[in-house]
Amino acid sequence: MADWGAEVDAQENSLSAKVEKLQVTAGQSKGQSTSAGAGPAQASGEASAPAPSRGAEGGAAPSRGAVGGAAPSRGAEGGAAPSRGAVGGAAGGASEESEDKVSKEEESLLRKLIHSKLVSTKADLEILQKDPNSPLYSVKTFEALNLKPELLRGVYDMGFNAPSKIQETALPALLADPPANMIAQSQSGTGKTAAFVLTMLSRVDPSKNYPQCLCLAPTYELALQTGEVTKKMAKHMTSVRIGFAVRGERIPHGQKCTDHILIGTPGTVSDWCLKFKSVDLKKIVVFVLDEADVMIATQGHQDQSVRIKRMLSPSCQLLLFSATYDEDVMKFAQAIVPNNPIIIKLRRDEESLDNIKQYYIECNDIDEKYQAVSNLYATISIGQSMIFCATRRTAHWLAEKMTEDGHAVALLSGDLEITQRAAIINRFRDGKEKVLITTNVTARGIDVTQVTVVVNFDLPVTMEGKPDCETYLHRIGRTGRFGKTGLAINMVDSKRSYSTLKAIEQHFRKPIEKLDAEDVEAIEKIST
Ligand SMILES: Nc1ncnc2c1ncn2[C@@H]1O[C@H](COP(=O)(O)OP(=O)(O)OP(=O)(O)O)[C@@H](O)[C@H]1O
Repeated sequence: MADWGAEVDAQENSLSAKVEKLQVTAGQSKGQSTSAGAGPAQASGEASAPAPSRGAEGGAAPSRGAVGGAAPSRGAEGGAAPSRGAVGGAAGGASEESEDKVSKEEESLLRKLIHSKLVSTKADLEILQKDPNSPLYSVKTFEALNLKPELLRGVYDMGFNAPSKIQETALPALLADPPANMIAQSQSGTGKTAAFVLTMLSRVDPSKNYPQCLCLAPTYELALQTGEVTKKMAKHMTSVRIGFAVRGERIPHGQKCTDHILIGTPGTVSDWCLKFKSVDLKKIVVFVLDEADVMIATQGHQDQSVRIKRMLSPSCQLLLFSATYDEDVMKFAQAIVPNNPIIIKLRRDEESLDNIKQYYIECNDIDEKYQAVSNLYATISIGQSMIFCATRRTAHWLAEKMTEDGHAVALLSGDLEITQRAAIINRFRDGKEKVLITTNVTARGIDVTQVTVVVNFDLPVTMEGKPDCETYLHRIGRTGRFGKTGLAINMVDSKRSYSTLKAIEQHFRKPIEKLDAEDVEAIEKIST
């Protein structure tokens, strides 16, 4: 095994100059290759794929090497290891193989597809409310909200026994009279969609044949997802009509829309309301802007949303939801919901490395890295684990090798459709495979509570080739609620990746200890 550590420490000064030079070059080629090599799912947005729910709910067959160890594609060709250039380069950020870059829309949709349950959180709600005339209170049951009986049945049919943390406080205000305007931020999976869908359904009057509730979503797929939830909750409200103002849905010029609840993307909604005059915005009583943080990623969406909002009646209830809340979202939120909104924030539980034992293994090349992984899996009993690779090519290659060695491996990379990715994640979460090999497409997408070992086959670096500490934390870190201890193993195969490791170690001020992959006893010890 190499001793990169000693060598690098000795050469630090001259190396850092070289690294910097390399990073500039790497950054350029990386940028090019990434955009050129985007996977099919990256085309999501208004101009993309069909209804997303089918694949996820119907469990679309995960493609290629995902299930049962079917041979992953590329690495299969002759079974050759990805060239040193590819792997080393990827770790350094200079590979021709595209690293998977996930758009906000994709990330958001993936989360929606995999959150079949509420995400629990320990964080406290933060509430900002300026209007003292509408005191806030919270409810512990759905009964306490005096919902229409058929709506309450719909809520229970969905398996909701009690309001989620954000719903406890948001729902009474959302359903109050006079209606309150609200800006609510909490991470994906905490019950925002259910909250505003319930609000729309409780305010809609199906005897009036025109749209009364309007919900804007950033993409076609996200709009359909919200529509699915609305349909489910409205299961017993048989006279309520739910319509979609999305690409491909047409309304003849001059004809009035008779749906009661309209869910759509800003472009098509603008056309229907402002151009075709099919919807009278003055009659909308609830206006929802969902996924504000994703919406602002597209300037056109922002402008169209503001234009639509301006046409609403002053008494319309205005609601804005977002998974994150930074300055840009705040500015946009205030343009959409300007008058004394109740602002509810539920912080994400902090991720930390406190319960994680971190190690690194030095290797000379990708074959040694593979050997180290093999030794690890052969020596300690690993429940479920995730292995992160820098490129699709390495991930495919590794999946094939591990499958040949008899491991039940799932493979997840950006060349899969979003619904396939969701299906693979769901299978893994159900324990159908023990190892999930992935590129960066997963780093923020999932919390798999039962994963106890994470292997960085390649350390995370930014597009510029710099150490990516944030991604490292997302891969390895756990939120307080999981409590369990975990194990992180980092593969180091070059001076450069050793420098990355050291930078990450310094950043978090937590030691990453060296592990000899051939020392069985030492490996046994780390798992105890
Ligand atoms: N009160 C509840 N009880 C049980 N499950 C709930 C409740 N509210 C929502 N859920 C479920 O929890 C999951 C996440 O809820 P929801 O989609 O509303 O969250 P969200 O914050 O809008 O997240 P995202 O933006 O990713 O959709 C869904 O599967 C939903 O059906």
